[in-house]
Amino acid sequence: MGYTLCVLGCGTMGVAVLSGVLTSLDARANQQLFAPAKWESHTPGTVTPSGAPTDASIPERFIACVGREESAKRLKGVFLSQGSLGSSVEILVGRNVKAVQEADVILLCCKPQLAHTILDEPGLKEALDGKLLISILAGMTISQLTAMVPSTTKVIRAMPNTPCKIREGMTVVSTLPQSSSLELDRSIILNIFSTIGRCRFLDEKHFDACTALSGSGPAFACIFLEAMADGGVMMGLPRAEALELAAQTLQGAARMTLQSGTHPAQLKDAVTTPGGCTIAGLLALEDGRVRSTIARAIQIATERASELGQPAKK
Ligand SMILES: NC(=O)C1=CN([C@@H]2O[C@H](COP(=O)(O)OP(=O)(O)OC[C@H]3O[C@@H](n4cnc5c(N)ncnc54)[C@H](OP(=O)(O)O)[C@@H]3O)[C@@H](O)[C@H]2O)C=CC1
Ligand SMILES: O=C(O)[C@@H]1CCC=N1
Repeated sequence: MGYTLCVLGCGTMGVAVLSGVLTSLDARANQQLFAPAKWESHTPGTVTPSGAPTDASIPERFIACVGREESAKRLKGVFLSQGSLGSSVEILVGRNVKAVQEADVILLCCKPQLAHTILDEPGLKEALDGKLLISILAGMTISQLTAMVPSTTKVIRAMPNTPCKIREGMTVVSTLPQSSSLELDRSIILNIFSTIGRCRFLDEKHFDACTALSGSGPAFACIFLEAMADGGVMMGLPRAEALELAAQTLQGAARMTLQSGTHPAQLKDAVTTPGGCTIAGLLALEDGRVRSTIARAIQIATERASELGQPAKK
């Protein structure tokens, strides 16, 4: 028997993670249809589940909780377009306690400032008794979350990003505490996050930096992407083609770094012909202090991430 996964607060990120998981389970089912004995992670990941998955570490029932009816209606459409598994997702409004009671693993995906309200609802703490709570909330620490739930609830932090939706995500998971269910919890976590991209365990002290770098990172990358395309448009390229060239080029460069492990400086040097056009463009970028601007953006986003779990200043 598989377990029941509840996404508590199924907005942008809840949908991204759940869609990725549903797609991955569909792909696995199809693969098993053709090669029943074989199972492996489909996307190369930093950490992957070892061995064949046990049923207990695979979700088989899905509940998505939202705050408003209109969101529920929209989600229904989103998941319906995701095959039979997608259409099995139960979408609940105003019934968080029931959802958590029926779930084994709860993925907390609400806004950080709503965590208190949601977890303080009468009956919710009892419903969380002995369960695995995975929080993706930016800035909210394990000790803050632990104080809001029963001592029997196992609290883990994860920081995924929006590309999880297309199974190209990057998720950092806090180091798991020792417990009698450590191996099962680890498998459950990897069977969610390493099937929707890469997954890496890191100490919680790095979470604000990870939030800025990989959590917010897609937004920063999109600014660079948009600006490259704008440059192409400035020089007469049609908008759609400029965007395609920019996106594929960024993806190619990123993949070369990941797959070969080659330092980006080496990849840059290989493109740069002496006296050529690349060095001319690179110098223009350096004149605009592009490196310190990008690095400072990560620094400032990290500092802001650390404030997100704190009560608002009066
Ligand atoms: N966006 C991103 O790229 C990333 C975000 N995060 C973290 O993920 C979390 C969610 O972010 P994001 O997905 O962008 O936010 P969204 O606003 O898109 O999603 C929040 C969800 O919570 C639901 N919700 C609100 N009130 C309740 C309630 N009382 N009970 C149940 N559900 C409720 C909302 O439903 P409704 O709309 O109906 O009110 C909505 O579906 C944040 O904590 C953020 O820090 C982490 C990594 C990346
Ligand atoms: O902007 C935010 O606060 C969230 C966390 C990381 C990405 N989005």
